[in-house]
Amino acid sequence: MDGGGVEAGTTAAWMARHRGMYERATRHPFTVSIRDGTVDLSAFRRWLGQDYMFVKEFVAFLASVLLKCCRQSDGSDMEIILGGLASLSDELSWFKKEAEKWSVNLAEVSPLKSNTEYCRFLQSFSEPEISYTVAITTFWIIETVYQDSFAFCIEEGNKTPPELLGTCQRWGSPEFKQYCQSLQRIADRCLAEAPADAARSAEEAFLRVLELEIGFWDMSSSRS
Ligand SMILES: Cc1ncc(CO)c(N)n1
Repeated sequence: MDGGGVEAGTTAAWMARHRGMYERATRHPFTVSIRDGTVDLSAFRRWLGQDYMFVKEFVAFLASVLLKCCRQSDGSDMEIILGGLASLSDELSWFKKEAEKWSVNLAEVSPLKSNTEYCRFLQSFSEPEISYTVAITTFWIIETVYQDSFAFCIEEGNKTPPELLGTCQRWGSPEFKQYCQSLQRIADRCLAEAPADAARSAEEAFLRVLELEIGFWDMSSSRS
């Protein structure tokens, strides 16, 4: 393996196999419009309010991943997941500060349809029947879609408005990428040891996340 990268494993094979879907999620017109500098700021404000609600549900999701980790794995993954959970505390504060900056009243935001659908999917992970392998793979791809989408907004040639750079750096930074790669290594290790039906369920969850992420960006750019 080269310096902290990720060896070609199951997850890389899925990304290649489902490349079209992956690109629809990570090069969505909404995030591409941030990079182009043509983003509709009312859409950005809608995304901000909706994502705050999502992240609150994501805390509960991550708690369920952590619980499965403690019950089913040897414990070396625990610190990475716990670190992710801890950083959500800072993320919630960031959303509140950002909402103030954009005059978004978080108390008045109610979840739109695609967000509700995504949150329901996250809630389903509290069932003990869902394996750690499926849960950690789902966690990895959820974070990776944001990492890839926002890293593109700060890559060379971007015209991202300066007032949106902080948002893009939150998920597009090299540190966040490394964190996603740690999650990917855990997922690949679990998948390599998993029975075929668990690996199949994990691939289904991977595709479902891509679908839900596309729906979330669509919702942010329009009003579905
Ligand atoms: C919808 C969505 N997907 C992924 C992330 C990454 O944490 C997020 N904040 N929101």
